[in-house]
Amino acid sequence: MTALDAPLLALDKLTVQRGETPLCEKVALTLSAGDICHLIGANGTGKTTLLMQLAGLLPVLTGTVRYQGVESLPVQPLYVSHQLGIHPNLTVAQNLTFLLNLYGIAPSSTDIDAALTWVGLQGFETISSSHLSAGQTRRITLARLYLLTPAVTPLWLLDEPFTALDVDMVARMEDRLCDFASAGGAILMTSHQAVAVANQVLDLSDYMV
Ligand SMILES: Nc1ncnc2c1ncn2[C@@H]1O[C@H](COP(=O)(O)OP(=O)(O)OP(=O)(O)O)[C@@H](O)[C@H]1O
Repeated sequence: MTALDAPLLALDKLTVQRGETPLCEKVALTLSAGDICHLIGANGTGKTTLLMQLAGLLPVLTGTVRYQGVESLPVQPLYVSHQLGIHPNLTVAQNLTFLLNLYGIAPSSTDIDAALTWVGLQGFETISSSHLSAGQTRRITLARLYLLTPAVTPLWLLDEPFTALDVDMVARMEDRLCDFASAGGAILMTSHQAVAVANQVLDLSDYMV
């Protein structure tokens, strides 16, 4: 199997672990292009911890993680934390530009306008981000999903992306997740609400220590 044929993400006997404390053991998962996996489990099971391990923000001490067949990050996965990472002193457009720069994209003003329109923030470009509601602030972090493609970030790791969104925006997000998966990406995402577009479920409760 070549790296191109390999799954985008393959977990084998992975221990989900924060510091010295193992939370879940022998976690297995395979995600190929087109897969959308809903990561579930009770509060504190380790869902965020697992996403952070896969994003390279916490170490993998036991088990293996392969991205496109190799045990290192060949291409940066997109990690959208539920801690938003929005700088209150920057404008909406500046925050979005910064979030895209992290993935090597320098968006044009047309790109920024299109992404902000997609999340319903048209006209907010020059507004200070500190003046936005919780849902509007979350929409800045999600606007980058409009511009990122599988060629840039083939794997999306999304931590509670639907939090604080209204019904219309959740529907728009689900459409975008499907489009991204259809274009060859794979998604692992947490949500405490149903994810109608998921074709897989990983329940971490089944792996608790
Ligand atoms: N910064 C931290 N330092 C140490 N332990 C932490 C930290 N954050 C979380 N934990 C612990 O790690 C465990 C797993 O937390 P994690 O956030 O991964 O759970 P979760 O499944 O995402 O929960 P939730 O559904 O509430 O978001 C919990 O027992 C928590 O107390």
